[in-house]
Amino acid sequence: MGAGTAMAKRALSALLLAALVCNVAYAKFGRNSFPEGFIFGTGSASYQYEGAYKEGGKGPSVWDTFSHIPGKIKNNDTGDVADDLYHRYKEDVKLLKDMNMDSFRFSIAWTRILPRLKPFVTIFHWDTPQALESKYKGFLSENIIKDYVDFADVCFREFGDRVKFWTTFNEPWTYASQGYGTGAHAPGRCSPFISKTCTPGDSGREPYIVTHHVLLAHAKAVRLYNARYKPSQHGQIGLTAVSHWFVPNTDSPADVKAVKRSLDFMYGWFLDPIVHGEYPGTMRAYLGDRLPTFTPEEVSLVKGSYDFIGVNYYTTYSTSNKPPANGLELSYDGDIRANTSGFRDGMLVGEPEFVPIFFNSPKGLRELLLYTAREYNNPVIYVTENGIAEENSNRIPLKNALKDGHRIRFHSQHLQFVKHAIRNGVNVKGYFTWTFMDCFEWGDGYLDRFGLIFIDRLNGLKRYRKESSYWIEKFLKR
Ligand SMILES: N=C(Cc1ccccc1)N[C@@H]1O[C@H](CO[C@@H]2OC[C@@H](O)[C@H](O)[C@H]2O)[C@@H](O)[C@H](O)[C@H]1O
Repeated sequence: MGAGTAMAKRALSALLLAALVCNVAYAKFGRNSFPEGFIFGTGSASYQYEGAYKEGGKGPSVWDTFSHIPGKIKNNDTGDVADDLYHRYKEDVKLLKDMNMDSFRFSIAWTRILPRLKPFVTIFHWDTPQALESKYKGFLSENIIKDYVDFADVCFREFGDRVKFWTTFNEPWTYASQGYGTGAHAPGRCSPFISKTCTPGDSGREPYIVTHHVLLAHAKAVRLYNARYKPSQHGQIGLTAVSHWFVPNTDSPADVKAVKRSLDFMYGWFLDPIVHGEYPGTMRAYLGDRLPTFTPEEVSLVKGSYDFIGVNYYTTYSTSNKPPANGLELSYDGDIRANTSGFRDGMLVGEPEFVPIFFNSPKGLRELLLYTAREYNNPVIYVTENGIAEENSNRIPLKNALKDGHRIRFHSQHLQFVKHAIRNGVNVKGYFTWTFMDCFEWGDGYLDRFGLIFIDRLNGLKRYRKESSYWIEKFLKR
């Protein structure tokens, strides 16, 4: 045998051995690949799941009002029935158990004032009582702070013996930017130059006012929990922030600065105050008196108001500098002075998904987690949402709709990068898929299916397990 042949054979043997080792390692990738006590769960939210929108003494929320306005939601879908979790929760909790889930993330409907599973409870997931919206414009008024804390007090008192993980708010970024900047979410306010179909508001000021009241409400609820409930209930409390990961479109200083602005205006808007006691310098320098300020007493209240941070991640964007809009047409989105896209140098930053604004980039989750550890004193983190959707179409036969290999690959790859982040010292203590079952997806209505469980909306909301639900059951098996 010639030397070349022998070398080729040795190389092939090495490759085969490497492939075998990788396969064995991949096959073993599962719960035990993560630290003891790591919590695996899946998520939901009251308006997106419960239905029974007028039952049990529930009052209307701003999403009941908003979704009933023709044209606001695709196909004029509403959460009136949603997944009917309100009536079917026993069947649904069994599905969670069958998937070997440790935890179930859900929100308590403010207007509605829930076993083996660790409840991971969101106090506010966007469903402000319409009564408070009508009475004093909800989060635009500082009156909301007392009413929110009273609601949180009821939640702690009534459920704190069973709930040990609380998040005060889910994605206040979305509530403030989409509810008061673009007007695409309830309560649907924006400046007339943004859209003529919004309730007239001020996209350049209202998002900042709303966020300021959210942060003060959050901090006062945390102070209440720590003073009156934690000593006897021994739970933990935090806030869930959403952020995209951003990469500069070019290495120009202008694009690199646009990345930092994008992270500050989306993520630092909330994390800087609760970790450092102040809004990001990039926001303060640019917004002037449009950005509210914290008094010294409020700084001491807000700074450190968390035991953990919830992080929701969906996508990465390529980001480039954009000049400010003209002085009259001010908006939160315009203030960021950044263009985002799924392409960098003509290359995709992540695999395109059914949801056109999301690009599947698992690496982005690791980068966001590493960034959080570096910039925010390496806090305890729970990845409270991460997921991918496929189309809800009557043209897709049921047996094909249950074949969601893309979701198995999505969660497996993102979990690999969560594991990398942990190996690099990031304090990630849990991961929740978004979402448990296909549900009402805000502006998209029922067009997106993000669930591990398929909901047959044409046949009595019957539940069917997708392939990913069997994958995760096996992944989580002890
Ligand atoms: N949806 C968001 C934040 C957001 C809003 C507008 C555009 C991009 C991202 N965050 C989480 O995403 C989940 C998936 O959200 C979908 O994302 C794609 C949108 O087109 C769709 O309308 C939205 O429901 C929601 O169900 C959760 O309630 C929410 O906490």
